[in-house]
Amino acid sequence: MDELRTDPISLFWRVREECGDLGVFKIVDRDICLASGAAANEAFFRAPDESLDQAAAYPFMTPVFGEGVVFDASPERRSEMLHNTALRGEHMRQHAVTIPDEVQRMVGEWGDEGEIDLLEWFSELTIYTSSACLIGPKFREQLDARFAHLYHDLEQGTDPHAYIDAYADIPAFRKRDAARAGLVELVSGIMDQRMAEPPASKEDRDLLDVLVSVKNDDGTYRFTADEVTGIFISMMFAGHHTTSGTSAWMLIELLKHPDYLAQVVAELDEVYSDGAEYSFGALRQMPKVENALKETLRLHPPLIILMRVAQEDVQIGDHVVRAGQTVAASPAVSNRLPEDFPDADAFDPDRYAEPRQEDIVNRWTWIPFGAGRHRCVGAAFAQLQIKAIFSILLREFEFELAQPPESYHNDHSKMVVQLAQPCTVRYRRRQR
Ligand code: HEM
Repeated sequence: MDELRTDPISLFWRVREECGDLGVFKIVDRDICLASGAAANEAFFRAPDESLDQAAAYPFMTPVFGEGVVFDASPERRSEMLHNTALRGEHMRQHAVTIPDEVQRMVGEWGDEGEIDLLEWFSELTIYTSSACLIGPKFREQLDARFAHLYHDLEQGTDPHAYIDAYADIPAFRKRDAARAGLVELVSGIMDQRMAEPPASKEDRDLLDVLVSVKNDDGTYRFTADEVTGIFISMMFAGHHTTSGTSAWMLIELLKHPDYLAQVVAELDEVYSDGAEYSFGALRQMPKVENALKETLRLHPPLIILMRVAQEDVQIGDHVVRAGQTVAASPAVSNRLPEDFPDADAFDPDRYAEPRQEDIVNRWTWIPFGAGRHRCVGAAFAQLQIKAIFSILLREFEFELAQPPESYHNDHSKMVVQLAQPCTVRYRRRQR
């Protein structure tokens, strides 16, 4: 357990080195079979839930989302909740307007030069972008930094101790529960206001107006503030810390690689040379930015381990995983396999350009978004966000690392991996 909290990635590598494509390690008293390499990963990702069940593997999420939400819900209900209509292609044009607006509001508070903490800044920004795009602009307007801070505490509540007892009386879970109660209080206040002043027309309604308008047969409200908060937390959870952490790491990697950064800035200047609005530009192709994103995700996948529980005996490569055992795949290991990614530890975004296209060639080992049945449904939305964020940041500002390059690292003490603080950079308004 200690190694899982301090250096889980070395532990996963050791399993591969000692055991090959399928090896076992322990979290507390639970055996985890770790798959790696293309063939084992393919078997893992292709398996249906009836065979390798995703929900059973994430006990630490139930107290975060609340009873009956996502991993605690039936498979049909879960699928409804996961496939948020706001992620459909036809909504991307609107998101491309909303996201740059949010970035500009936040950089609008900057002076000509200063310093930011990457974890804090990107966490707050992505609360605004995800609440505005996934829940609705009206709801977003009723939020401020308090919501972002509470949400952060909630993410910090994903302590691996949940594998023993997700409700244990430990500081991390007390903080988690207090944060969730704080969010329920904020949402409850917003709901009261919505009930007191219902929208004038159907067109003015957002998701929250719809939820507060649903009543039971006896006239009581169908959804409590606790349930609504759970729904909102779960809608934002998968996309929040992932996009926030990836944006932060992408900026760090670009600053560590000034030659590539110069190519990215030149590409952005070219994309916007016709005076296009950010809302329009973010939908354009930007191969240099896109490849920097892919390479950042390969080296720093926000989800380092993906888990399932076997519902029956399952063949993975030459081995059989027994019913009841937990099986995992690790993006942190697979993304750096030297046989698939030459010079695997190097930041080399050109590996995605033709003819190498290492993400496409290695579809079962380039897995920052997972693969197969449960592949990330928010990948296109995440890419749009990152393009919009970097368009504005790198066109309007210059950045430099405010700490030694090797000092930026992730904190692995929680299941939600985030940058360890301090993680600061300096900015200066660009003279154009
Ligand atoms: C850089 C950003 C992101 C990364 C690296 C990422 C990564 C992943 C990974 C690895 C999985 C597979 C999990 C598994 O196999 O157990 C996944 C699934 C998922 N992601 Fe993302 N994600 C990102 C952004 C987003 C965003 C922005 C959203 C939504 C707004 C989102 C929503 C989801 C959902 C709902 C699933 C579950 C899909 C399913 O089980 O069928 N993700 N993501």
